[in-house]
Order: sequence, then structure tokens, then C-alpha cells
Amino acid sequence: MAAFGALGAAGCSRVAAQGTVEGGDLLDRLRESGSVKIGIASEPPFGYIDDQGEPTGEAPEVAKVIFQRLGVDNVTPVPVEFSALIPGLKAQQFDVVSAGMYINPDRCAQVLFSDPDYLMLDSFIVPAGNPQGLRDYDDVAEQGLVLATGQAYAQIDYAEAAGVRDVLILPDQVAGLDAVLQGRAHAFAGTNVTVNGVVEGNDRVEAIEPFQPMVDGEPAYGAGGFAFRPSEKNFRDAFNEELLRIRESGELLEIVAPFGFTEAEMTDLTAEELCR
Ligand SMILES: CC1=N[C@H](C(=O)O)[C@@H](O)CN1
Repeated sequence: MAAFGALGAAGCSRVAAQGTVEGGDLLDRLRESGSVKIGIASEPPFGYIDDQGEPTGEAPEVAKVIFQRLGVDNVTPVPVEFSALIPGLKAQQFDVVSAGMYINPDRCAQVLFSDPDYLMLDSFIVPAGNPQGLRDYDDVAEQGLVLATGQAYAQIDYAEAAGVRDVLILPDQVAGLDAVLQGRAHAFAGTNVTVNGVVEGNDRVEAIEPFQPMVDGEPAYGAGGFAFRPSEKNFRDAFNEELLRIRESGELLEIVAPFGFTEAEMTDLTAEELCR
């Protein structure tokens, strides 16, 4: 049963049975409710729930600043597996994906992206001492080793492009650490900061030197941003305007530095370039 409300342009919005609000301009409705739902993937340091139960990480902290400036004070996290971020966005479970998702042509065919707020190299979790001497995906392919990575991660494409035949798909980096510790995979591939975060304090594993993944001889840039439903171009544009402001002023680096991001991870790349 749907009740019709007076939100947004007259007669354009309606409150559906589950209490979600549909129709009209999304940003207007978020301002009115004072709250926005962000999809996160429980992947420190990109997005996670801290010990106090609060959403934090590189992407949620950037989102908090931008939404405050857009007049939306409360950011409510919706944690899902990484592979459920785009389906969850499309199914209206949340309003924006705030998980540091890499911007690439496959994903651009499904969602709208902001410009990237960081650029990152890859790394692998390997047993301490890196017994196979791994430096990149080509080394894994040449030695016919098992490479684990996360479900729906861009790293699956990088591994396949290099000719890795045995890719073990796992829910996340914690499962990846277990797989390497138990010898089910020779390595786990992820972003440099994810991998370094998960090996910290464990002397049975290490992170290899960060490297630039290549696909068909070209660098596959790990540049992440925020994802929006294709119907929400106005919302994306308003968000992006604020993002570019803090990117240009340097405030972005101040927000993300506590999560291990440095000047080296700042970028001028655009979503348009990454979607090509
Ligand atoms: C932040 C992040 N980015 C990559 C991706 O977007 O596929 C994956 O490594 C999963 N986590």
C-alpha cells in the first residue's frame, strides 16, 4: 500500500510500503529527511564500522564532509559484501556506494560515478619471506599458482588478463588472509592499503611491494570514487561539485590521511577518463 506525501515537487514523491521515499529529486528528499544511506563493504581502511558502531574509513569520512555541505547531516551505513554494492544500490537499499569502488568501464555501464578521490596500486598477501618471489600477476601466471581475491573485485580481471588460471574467489580480505595462512592460495590480491592493513601484526604473512596492474599492456588504474544510480545524475553532479572543491583545495588529503592515504594517492583523473 502506498501513501502519497507532500515531499519534493508537488505530487511527484510517494512513500512506499517499506518506508522508503520514491520519486522527485533525491537530494531534496535527503535534505528534507536529514539523512543519507551509504553502502559500505566492511573493508578497512576504505569503509567499516568502528568500535563505537560508527561508520568510518576513507570513503565514509569524505561522504560525511560532502553531505554536511549539501545540507544532509546524518550518514547511515548499510554494510554489505563488496559484490552486493552495485545490486544493493540499484535495489534502493542505500543512496550511494561509499566503499572506494574503482571506476572502470564495466561498472560505468551500470552506475554513475563521481570523479575519483584516490588512486591506488595493488599488492598481494603472501607467506612471510615471499617464498615464490611474487612481484605481480604475471609472476603468478608464469608459475601456475593459485591467486585468491574478493568477489567482484577488479583484481579478478587483472589476474585473468595476466593469464592466471586458478583464481579463488572469496568474500573479503579476511578470508584471503586465512586462505594464504592455510596454504589454500599462494597469494591474495587487493588494494595496497587493504593488504597492508590485514597483514599488520601477523608475522606469518607479508605484503609485497605495491605495483601497477597492467591489462593489455596498459595500466589499469585503481582509482576509486562514489557510485550513484543512473537515474540520479543531479545528485551525482551536486556531490561531485563538492568533491572537486575539496580535491582542489587539498582538504581531501587531510580527511583521508588518517587512513594511510598520502599525496601519492591523490589524483586529477576524471570519471570520464576512467569510464572509457
Ligand atoms: C576499494 C576496493 N577496490 C577494488 C575494486 O573496486 O574492485 C577491490 O580491491 C575491492 N576494494
